[in-house]
Amino acid sequence: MYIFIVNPIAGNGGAKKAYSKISKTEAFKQIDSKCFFTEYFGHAERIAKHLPIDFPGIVTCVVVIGGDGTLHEVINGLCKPVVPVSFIPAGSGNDFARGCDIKGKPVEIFQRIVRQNSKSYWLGCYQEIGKSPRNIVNSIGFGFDAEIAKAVNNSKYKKLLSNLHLGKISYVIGLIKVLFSFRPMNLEIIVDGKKYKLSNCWMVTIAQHPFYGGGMKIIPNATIQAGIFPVLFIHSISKWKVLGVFMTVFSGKHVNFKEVELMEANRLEISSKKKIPYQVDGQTDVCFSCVITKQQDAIEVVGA
Ligand SMILES: Nc1ncnc2c1ncn2[C@@H]1O[C@H](COP(=O)(O)OP(=O)(O)OP(=O)(O)O)[C@@H](O)[C@H]1O
Repeated sequence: MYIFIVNPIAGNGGAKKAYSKISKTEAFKQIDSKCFFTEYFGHAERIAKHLPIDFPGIVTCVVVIGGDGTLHEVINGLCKPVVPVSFIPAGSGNDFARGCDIKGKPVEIFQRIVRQNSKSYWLGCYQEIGKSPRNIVNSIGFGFDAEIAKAVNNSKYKKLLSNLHLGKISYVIGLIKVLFSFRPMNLEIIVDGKKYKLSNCWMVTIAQHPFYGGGMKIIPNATIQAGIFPVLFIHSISKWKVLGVFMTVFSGKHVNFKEVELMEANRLEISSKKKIPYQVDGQTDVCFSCVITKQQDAIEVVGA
């Protein structure tokens, strides 16, 4: 059985329209399926958590139609996904689809899903002290990018610009707003057992593939792989140069700035005496300390 989890408000109703088109195709009529429409924040995670109980051993694939936020919830609800997962992008960012090479119109992607074209994908994992570990689908970022994500998520312009298919502009507006209020952080980082003190740090970002924030190539060489993840640091930089970094991030040329550093890790621990804002797959929170690792076992992504 194919399980569809659709966020009806993602992409201002685009996800609902996509499901409606898919449900009228011949291929859809040939399969056994059940569709859930999400009703509130966290609902997709709850639905996914109940699937093994409600449909034991009969799920062929879980198809998410929505944005990266809904996919993040479903992957976390499935916990350690043993059933194949698919994503039909209909949100404002859609970075997972870019990173995983899921191309085409919703009906075309659905046709690839029923043909069972699949690809291996390795999730990241993050854990705050005293909390349960959770999955990272696309990226986790500490500092400046988290504050931008928070400003954009809370704004009225996100919806408006997403309506006009100008979602990328939301992040530019968010960036300019946050640039003048952001205070760089003093952090302690432990990368594979080696300790670093980072002062004046703007951001630390870990990505599973190059894309975030609606198509920015934050870590251009990030590859889908087991065990290892790339880390990007931006520190000791002037506000004006930060603007320069973000003006070049869509082409991936920002990595040429001397204040932008890249490394690879198996395990990274980040901590600070002050609260660190962070974003994971576009959803924001704060922490004092967090450990990031990467899974060794792959999940299967269908439709890529
Ligand atoms: N019916 C609903 N009403 C309000 N919020 C919902 C509903 N269903 C899901 N959500 C929440 O909406 C948030 C955003 O959804 P999603 O990421 O799918 O779309 P988006 O914001 O348009 O896309 P993107 O994340 O790619 O920018 C998710 O965190 C999800 O929990």
